[in-house]
Amino acid sequence: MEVKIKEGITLQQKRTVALDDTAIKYGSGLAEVYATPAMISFMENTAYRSIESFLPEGYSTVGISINVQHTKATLPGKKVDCQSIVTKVDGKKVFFKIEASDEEGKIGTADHVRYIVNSEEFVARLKK
Ligand SMILES: CC(C)(COP(=O)(O)OP(=O)(O)OC[C@H]1O[C@@H](n2cnc3c(N)ncnc32)[C@H](O)[C@@H]1OP(=O)(O)O)[C@@H](O)C(=O)NCCC(=O)NCCS
Repeated sequence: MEVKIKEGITLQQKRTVALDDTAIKYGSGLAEVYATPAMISFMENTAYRSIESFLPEGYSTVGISINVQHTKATLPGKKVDCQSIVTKVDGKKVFFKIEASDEEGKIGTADHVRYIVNSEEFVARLKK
């Protein structure tokens, strides 16, 4: 399996914070503000999508680690954007830096690692 993923691959995605994205809905807190797990999901989705088209047919990535800082609260209805960049590729491990911002500035950062797997084998191994 040839890995064509290179340092510098980047993706930016935008979305609006919905009521379903709030801490009270996620059960991660009492406040009606953008939930940390919602931000992490957006970060992972951005990193994941940024490299899918560089993988051979039948391969994908799974998240194996994320170290995240959530530094500012965001109200529902506000726009958030997220940008990921590949910083290193080491065998099957792909390393990312990720930053999320709302309309006023940075709200979070993350160091994230994804692992390249054969999609069918990954699930089949679990069912043995
Ligand atoms: C990815 C995964 C299949 C790798 O397992 P494996 O094929 O048995 O491979 P290994 O356990 O030998 O790990 C391979 C490498 O990844 C590293 N690694 C695996 N999990 C890791 C983690 N959580 N954090 C850091 N490194 C990790 C190992 O240290 C090893 O590094 P090395 O090659 O430098 O020695 C396994 O870690 C896994 O299933 N993780 C859960 C992924 C997941 O379900 N994510 C949610 C869905 S997206």
